[in-house]
Amino acid sequence: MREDLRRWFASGSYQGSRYAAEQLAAQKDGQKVSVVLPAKNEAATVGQIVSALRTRLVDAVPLLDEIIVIDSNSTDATSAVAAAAGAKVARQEHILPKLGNVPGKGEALWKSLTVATGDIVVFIDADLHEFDPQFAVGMLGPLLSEPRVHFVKSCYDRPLNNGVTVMPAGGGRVTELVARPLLNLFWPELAGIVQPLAGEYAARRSLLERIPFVSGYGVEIGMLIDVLEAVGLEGMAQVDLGVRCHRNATDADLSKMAMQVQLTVQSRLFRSGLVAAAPASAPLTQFLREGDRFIEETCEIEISERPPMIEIPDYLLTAGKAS
Ligand SMILES: O=c1ccn([C@@H]2O[C@H](COP(=O)(O)OP(=O)(O)O)[C@@H](O)[C@H]2O)c(=O)[nH]1
Ligand SMILES: O=C(O)[C@@H](COP(=O)(O)O)O[C@H]1O[C@H](CO)[C@@H](O)[C@H](O)[C@H]1O
Repeated sequence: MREDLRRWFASGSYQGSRYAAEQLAAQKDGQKVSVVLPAKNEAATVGQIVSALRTRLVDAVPLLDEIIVIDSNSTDATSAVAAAAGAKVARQEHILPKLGNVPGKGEALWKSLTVATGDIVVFIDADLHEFDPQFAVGMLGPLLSEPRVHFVKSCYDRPLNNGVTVMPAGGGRVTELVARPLLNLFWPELAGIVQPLAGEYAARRSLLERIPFVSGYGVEIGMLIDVLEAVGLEGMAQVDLGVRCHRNATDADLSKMAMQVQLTVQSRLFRSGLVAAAPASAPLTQFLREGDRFIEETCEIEISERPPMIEIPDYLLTAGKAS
């Protein structure tokens, strides 16, 4: 790593376990904190996550002001389970309906900015297992202690459950095989980010409302590149949260995710004038073994993004930001 990155890696990396909820609650200084969980068919796990956050960080210690679940076109009982656990629930298609309902995680996160009222927003995936509410405390630590920090990315060990056994490492497959090489090649300033695609991160609203949100799984890598451009490495931090277990998708599904990540990278390289524009969509052909032959399966991988929320009139009105 370059010497300047080593310096950032030393000064911009924090230990999540060093922060105490009680101490941070006393440091809020009038700032409101929202936790947002994007959830597509997460009835099996969203309730435990919401309950743990509410019990520990709302009821016991007033660190969080609201816990929001964005139901992202679920077909299971995600909304009911989340509401029963005490979350405020909003269905993605009901938010800014005039702007349509683009499928994808990034759309859920972007739309959450009109539901969340916090000055600081913490994003946590809803498929986590063995969730510890200290995750939220750790991410809030640098934001409530260091005014220069506007964006905090989590990092952790990533076990991999292959359906037979849980290995202590091996998770973060798209991170290791796609995101990390591309970031090192084209955005070496981000080479010190341990988990660039981590689904847990927190940021000041003043930053989140001024950057675009890629609508699908490209949201994390797009946001990392856009945040670097907006606040520089000195405005970014990462926090070690220990171990993170989540539902591990199949390689076939991660291949689709990887293509969204690569199309997002191409869109940012195009913005820098380095490559041709990324297509709005591209075919991905995959193969399934069926007896003595392979069956071809082709799907269209689409990439779209939403503009900075600050450009949306309805947001300006509801957030009291209309000039
Ligand atoms: O269209 C979508 C796809 C995913 N998600 C949520 O985004 C998080 C991360 O998605 P997923 O677990 O599929 O990605 P992975 O962590 O396996 O890479 C989870 O809480 C999903 O429920 C969502 O809200 N809308
Ligand atoms: O980091 C990764 O490689 C992928 C897949 O993780 P696993 O190989 O299933 O542990 O998971 C992340 O990437 C997605 C795309 O950015 C995020 O949306 C997920 O929150 C994150 O878990």
